[in-house]
Amino acid sequence: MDDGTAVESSDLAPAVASILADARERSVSGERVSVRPRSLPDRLDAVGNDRVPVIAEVKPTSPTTDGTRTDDPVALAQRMVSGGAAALSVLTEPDHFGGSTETLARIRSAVDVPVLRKDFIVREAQLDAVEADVVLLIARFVDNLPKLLAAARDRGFQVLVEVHTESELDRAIDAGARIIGINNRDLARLEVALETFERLSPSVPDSVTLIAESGITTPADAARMRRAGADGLLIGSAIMDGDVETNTQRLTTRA
Ligand SMILES: O=C(O)c1ccccc1NCC(=O)[C@H](O)[C@H](O)COP(=O)(O)O
Repeated sequence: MDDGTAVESSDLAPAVASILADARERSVSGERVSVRPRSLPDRLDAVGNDRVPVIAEVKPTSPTTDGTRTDDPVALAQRMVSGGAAALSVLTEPDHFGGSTETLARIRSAVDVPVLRKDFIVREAQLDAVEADVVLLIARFVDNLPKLLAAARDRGFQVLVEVHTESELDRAIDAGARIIGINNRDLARLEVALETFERLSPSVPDSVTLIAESGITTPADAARMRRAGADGLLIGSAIMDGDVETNTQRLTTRA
């Protein structure tokens, strides 16, 4: 443990406590992966001059979504890229988000943009479940962040370290995170507030690629996060709700 901040399940919304318990139990078998990643920071920089750099998320369902989207996730991903997504995020958590590692592998073969594996990774073996360009580590859920960050980088992954509070941000910076996501969704209550990003972003060093996560619904929200310093925006629900290509176009078009 790096600083003794292991999360207590009682601090979390019941759905999130259940997600975390399942993640801790999930068995993984497979060889150690070795990834040649597509650069997420370079890709966000490259598109940022022309359009809003959006990481569009393939998110079939979630604890805060009604129903499940059952259409082909590969087709959805391709339409997101056609709509202007700079990169993709793919949920691989099966029980609460309808994701799978197989889906991520199929999507990554079908597109040429960086693909983030969105899951609740809490131990090293889980890194070997599937290749991706970027993996997510949620600071709140990882006991020894420097160790898991190093294990991910040893495999070639870029790492997006997600934070929601000042102390989690300090842990991410101390661990040497180069890509940090500030999650506007509070996993204790599942409430979303874009002010979270605005409050924490000034403390992030310029050298870090900074992602605004969750609750971005409109082009005005996107512009607000960019003004507050976001290098990229992670958007799920607002893209998955309806025609994903049209939604992505709307959110990637600069005002
Ligand atoms: O989205 C949820 O309902 C959720 C519930 C519990 C834990 C995590 C959850 N979401 C994970 C995410 O990080 C989001 O999918 C991602 O940031 C996109 O958010 P949004 O644009 O608000 O769908």
